[in-house]
Amino acid sequence: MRVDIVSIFPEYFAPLDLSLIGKARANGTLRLAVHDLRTWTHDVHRTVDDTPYGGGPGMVMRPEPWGEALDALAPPEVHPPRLLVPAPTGARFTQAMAHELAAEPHLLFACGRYEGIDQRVLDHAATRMPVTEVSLGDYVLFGGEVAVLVIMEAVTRLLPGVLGNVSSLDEESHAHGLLEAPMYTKPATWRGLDVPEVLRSGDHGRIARWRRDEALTRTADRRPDMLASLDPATLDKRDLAA
Ligand SMILES: Nc1cc(-c2ccc3cc[nH]c3c2)n[nH]1
Repeated sequence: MRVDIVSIFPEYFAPLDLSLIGKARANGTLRLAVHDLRTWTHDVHRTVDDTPYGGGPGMVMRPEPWGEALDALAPPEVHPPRLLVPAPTGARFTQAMAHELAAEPHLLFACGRYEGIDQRVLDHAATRMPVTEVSLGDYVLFGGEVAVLVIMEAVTRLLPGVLGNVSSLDEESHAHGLLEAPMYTKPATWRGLDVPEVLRSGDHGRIARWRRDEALTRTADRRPDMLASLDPATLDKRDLAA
């Protein structure tokens, strides 16, 4: 997978040199390039923002540098990337979207700052590539960079070969539309608290049933919205009895 990120704060993405994402870049699974939007400015002050038409607080990111950046990183003659623009107005980022993005050959992230990017940048880009505005949640950040770090982590861990133990993808929260069951490791007793006996029973059928019941209970208690949107086909009669 190829990923290009455009930002006025390219140094924000230093963490993408670390850990498993760093390894994915080193072995070629992930080809990541971070670009400074000011590369595509031509004035002495390298200006990227201006006052908003119609008035209002703050500044808006000018269309010209963005247009030139997207032209350079998504040239018309090459298969277009999927343009992702973090914004509070975007579609909620979910594990399902992470899987969708992990299947894309080329992602192009546009990190806004100030009050956002001139709308014509997105409108013009949409004439020649898929454009998705994406939100991490109902809260407001200073800009898109943190959202891109989150999305990059969620997507990269789904790429083949990145996670050593792929089976950990099977049971994690949101993998089957449920929160995962509680996890334990040694010692069997810690500060007077015991690991549930079933997990030490060696009975894999009982363990699987216990974990499923715990996942259903936790999801019902903490995220009833997830339970409401669960595909009924994924529930068996024992679940319904739980
Ligand atoms: N979920 C979420 C996204 C954002 C966001 C994304 C880009 C910009 C640019 C300027 N402010 C921004 C805020 N806040 N919250």
